[in-house]
Amino acid sequence: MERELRRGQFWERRGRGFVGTGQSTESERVFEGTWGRGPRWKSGQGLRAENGIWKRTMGTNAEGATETGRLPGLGENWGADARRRRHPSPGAAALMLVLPATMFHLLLVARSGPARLLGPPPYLPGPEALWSPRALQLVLAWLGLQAALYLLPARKVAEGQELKNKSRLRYPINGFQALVVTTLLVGLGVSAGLPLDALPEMLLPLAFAATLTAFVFSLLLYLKALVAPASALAPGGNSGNPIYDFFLGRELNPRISSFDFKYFCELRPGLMAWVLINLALLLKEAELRGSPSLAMWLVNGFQLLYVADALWHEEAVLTTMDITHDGFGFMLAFGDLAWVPFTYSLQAQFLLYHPQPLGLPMASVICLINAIGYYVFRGANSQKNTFRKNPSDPRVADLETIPTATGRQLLVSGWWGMVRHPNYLGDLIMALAWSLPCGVSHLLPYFYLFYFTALLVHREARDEQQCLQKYGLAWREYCKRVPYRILPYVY
Ligand SMILES: NC(=O)C1=CN([C@@H]2O[C@H](COP(=O)(O)OP(=O)(O)OC[C@H]3O[C@@H](n4cnc5c(N)ncnc54)[C@H](OP(=O)(O)O)[C@@H]3O)[C@@H](O)[C@H]2O)C=CC1
Ligand SMILES: CC(C)CCC[C@@H](C)[C@H]1CC=C2C3=C(CC[C@@]21C)[C@@]1(C)CC[C@H](O)C[C@@H]1CC3
Repeated sequence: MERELRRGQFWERRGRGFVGTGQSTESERVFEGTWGRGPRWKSGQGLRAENGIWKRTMGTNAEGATETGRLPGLGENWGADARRRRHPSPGAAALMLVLPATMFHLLLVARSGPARLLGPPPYLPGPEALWSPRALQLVLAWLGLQAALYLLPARKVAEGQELKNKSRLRYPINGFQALVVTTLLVGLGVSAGLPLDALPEMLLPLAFAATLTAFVFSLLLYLKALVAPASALAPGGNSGNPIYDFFLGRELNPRISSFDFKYFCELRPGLMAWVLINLALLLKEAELRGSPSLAMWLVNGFQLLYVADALWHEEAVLTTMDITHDGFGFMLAFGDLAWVPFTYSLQAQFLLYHPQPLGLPMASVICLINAIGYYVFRGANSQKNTFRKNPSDPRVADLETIPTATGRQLLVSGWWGMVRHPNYLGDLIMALAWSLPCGVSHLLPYFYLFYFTALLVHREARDEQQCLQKYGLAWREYCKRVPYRILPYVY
């Protein structure tokens, strides 16, 4: 009898067609989108994923004697990734233009009188407004400083997730330390006369220099990946289409010795530059108007809290899909080095050129919204991290769970029983609180909220797909028990 495993079900050949004969067990991965292209098995044979490598099971006995090695043509994430390999998205090329263009549009519009998000930019900057050797020097000096701080002795060295070859990489946990040292250095610099308030006038050339740096850096990463072993490549980003692969990134964890480029870029230069730009805008406002406005204080305070929290919990980034699944290419390099500092600081940019009155009662309400968002965001992230580290930890031991065939469990009560991504919900509530100090007269300061909603909805869908592949039926059960993704009773 001929059997196929497709869409999480076994199908048997009956006459000229196939008939579903039941759900696959959890030890087999659920395939999506492979209809009509999957390999076929004789009775008693199947397919099983072990540590990300597909193996053919040669018998039906409980031990399931497995053939070692890859099945020809099948790698990790076979299905979704295979589809992408065949049809590399033209969206990659478009995004490579749209993302930088959007960033420059926002920078130009934020300082224009009407500050219209959807209107045309006030002017198109010429090369002299974009290119400045001094800006490039500053960007490179900043990267150099952060790289030096990365190399300082760390309070802890953490191990990453297990790789395809069963090894684990080691990462220094000293991001918060880098933030403290950077703050001290900037403080010393400002008191010694460093003209930080000149930064707002340089945002355009700085953003251009950061984009150029990200582009050259991604090119070097692409070349480096050409000589990397196959085991070092990311599941996506290796389609054979150079534009697509350049955009997504080919190598999973590009490193020189112990210096991990992706891990370094994820949380340090970009997030800290965001805080520095915010501070420069606050100082500039103090210079222009005598003192920083309450709205500017709130935006600076909220976003500093967010960045300090991310660096304090730096280890958590090691389990994110950016680190465990995505290659390091233009998307992440540009996102980390240019997009984050220059667009995430949009509210502070807007406030410098469009001061907004903000009374204490409204400010208190906004602080409360940010506090609620942070409470949900931190509560959910910490609950999952604690549970993943030690499921018997007294803080999470009482929570209800669903077992999965991988040996891991899924939380189904507490924060993760409310919606499937409570941490995204908290993050979005905070995003709202960051925009509210800018008033409601303009759409521009709400750009982050719109963009971030789109980013998280897309991220949630990708994570969902990966969890379905990882946990199979247990994930389906979780989705049944917790039907809403991000916003209870809505989405
Ligand atoms: N400001 C910004 O630009 C951005 C911020 N973020 C924030 O970063 C944080 C991390 O986000 P992200 O990396 O996307 O993903 P998550 O931290 O939400 O991690 C998702 C993973 O958590 C595990 N998981 C899911 N459900 C459960 C459950 N019920 N019980 C136990 N484990 C579960 C699964 O991994 P496994 O089972 O393998 O552990 C899943 O793959 C979020 O707070 C997000 O808001 C993210 C992107 C951009
Ligand atoms: C491709 C886009 C245009 C931009 C993507 C930028 C992102 C890679 C980073 C922006 C802020 C981030 C934060 C984290 C990871 C990097 C990104 C996503 C954390 C999720 C890491 C885990 C922490 O618990 C919270 C962090 C918040 C910010």
